[in-house]
Amino acid sequence: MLALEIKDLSVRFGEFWALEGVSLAVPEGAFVAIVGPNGAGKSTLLKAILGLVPFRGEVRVYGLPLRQVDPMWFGYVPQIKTFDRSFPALALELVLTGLRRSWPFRVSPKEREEALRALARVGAEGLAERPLGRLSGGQLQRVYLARALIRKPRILLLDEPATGVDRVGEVDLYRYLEDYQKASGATVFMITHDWEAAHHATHVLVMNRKVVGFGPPEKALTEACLRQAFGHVGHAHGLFVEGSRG
Ligand SMILES: Nc1ncnc2c1ncn2[C@@H]1O[C@H](COP(=O)(O)OP(=O)(O)OP(=O)(O)O)[C@@H](O)[C@H]1O
Repeated sequence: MLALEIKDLSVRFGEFWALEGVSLAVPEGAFVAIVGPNGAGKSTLLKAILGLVPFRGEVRVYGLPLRQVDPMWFGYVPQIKTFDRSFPALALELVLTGLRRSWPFRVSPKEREEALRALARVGAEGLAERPLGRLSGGQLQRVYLARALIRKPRILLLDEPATGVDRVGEVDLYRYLEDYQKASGATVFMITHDWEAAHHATHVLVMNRKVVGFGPPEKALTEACLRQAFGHVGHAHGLFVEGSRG
């Protein structure tokens, strides 16, 4: 079954087309790494899938048009670079906003337990009572991931989840994601600037406003595709999948 089917998707901001004619068919259970240069429309694509930006074209999730899709099917970890650290809240409360539409001013014992379980899943149970303003970038990423996972999403959308996470934390993060994916059968979309991490995905989407390449890493992470998307491939030569140059 297809988890996501996108047909001829375009997004315009004023006179500028951030996405043009994107079509994709993603099978259930895929782990899709999305790569492309800054401004390629990667975040915009996730937002279109979530229905957060107006678009032209068609998006179907498990066969349903977007307007019929239960928002709880989606777990989303946005880019946290712009997060306001003075916001007075605890990590546990942020996690619970994954389940509730309003801020959880009162937390029931059952909710608390659920939030602690979600935090434990990403190795962050010790952060539950910590004010958000006192979390490091990597810790905050984990809390956001717990917030996405608490819904048990069928589709997990991650916008550069490893930003601010140290190398060890990054390996942990990919392991948590893989474990969740395997245990739940969810479909995962992860924007990343780490081509090495993209090699571990089942599918890679190389994009620059349009789809440049989509398929298993050895088909999509070719020098030709990356050159087309990025204009150059810099020092990345060691990363090409064996035999995929050209
Ligand atoms: N709300 C908006 N209004 C106007 N322009 C926007 C808006 N959101 C994004 N854009 C523009 O659309 C383009 C794509 O942005 P987007 O954030 O999707 O790129 P990206 O591939 O995620 O980039 P990065 O790797 O830098 O995060 C950029 O040129 C950006 O300036």
